[in-house]
Amino acid sequence: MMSTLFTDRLWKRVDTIWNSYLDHPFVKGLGEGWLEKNKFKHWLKQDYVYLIEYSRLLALGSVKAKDLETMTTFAKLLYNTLEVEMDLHREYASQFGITPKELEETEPGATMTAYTSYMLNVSHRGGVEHVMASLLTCAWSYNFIGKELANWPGSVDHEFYGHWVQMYSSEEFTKLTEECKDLMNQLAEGKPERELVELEEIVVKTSLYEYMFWDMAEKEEEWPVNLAVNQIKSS
Ligand SMILES: Cc1ncc(C[n+]2csc(CCO)c2C)c(N)n1
Repeated sequence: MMSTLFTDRLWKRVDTIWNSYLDHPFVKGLGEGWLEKNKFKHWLKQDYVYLIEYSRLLALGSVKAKDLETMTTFAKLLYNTLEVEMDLHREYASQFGITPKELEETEPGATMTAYTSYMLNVSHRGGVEHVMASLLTCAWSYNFIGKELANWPGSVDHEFYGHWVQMYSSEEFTKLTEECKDLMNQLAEGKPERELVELEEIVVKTSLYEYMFWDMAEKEEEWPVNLAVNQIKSS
């Protein structure tokens, strides 16, 4: 009997959530080319600091890996994040007149902090399979979005957002995503149902965090600065 892949089971849980990203005004605007640049700039800055924390998670994956092959997969993903994906961000930032140093010094926002803290927490507490479950949604959902948007008329050739769509729908990135899915399936193999439920929960939670991240960018989320100032004054 051929058992179903763990990622097929995961897909059933995230299908509706991920499809809702495509209706979100930020993603829709990016794919259709009318997204306000300020909103994209907000995403870009928060995403840069997100990717720094994500890189720590990848390094942790290498630490917790039980074999060299798994260590190498995490190391490859780490290199890809720091050099390829973050280069896309640095390139877009230069078009806004933002230097790499300024990008790096972005003040972490509430949603970004909640999302990365969640991933780092479950990964520190768990094993290598928990690290992989935390990372999976990020790579896979962006590839899903990229490939969907690439089918929308004019998205790939858009003078500003085209590069974004090309990057996340690229063959190279699709291959990397498949490696992540393969590794998740390998790590889930033979695990008791109780543990699979735990891993599934992580993938669902990170999928909800992804939605919140799009929303954070759309709303250009800020910390309630005035409130903080007033509290200091009255104390
Ligand atoms: C909030 C947020 N979620 C996912 C990604 C996409 N992403 C993060 S790491 C990685 C794989 C290796 O580079 C990919 C595709 C992002 N940029 N921002």
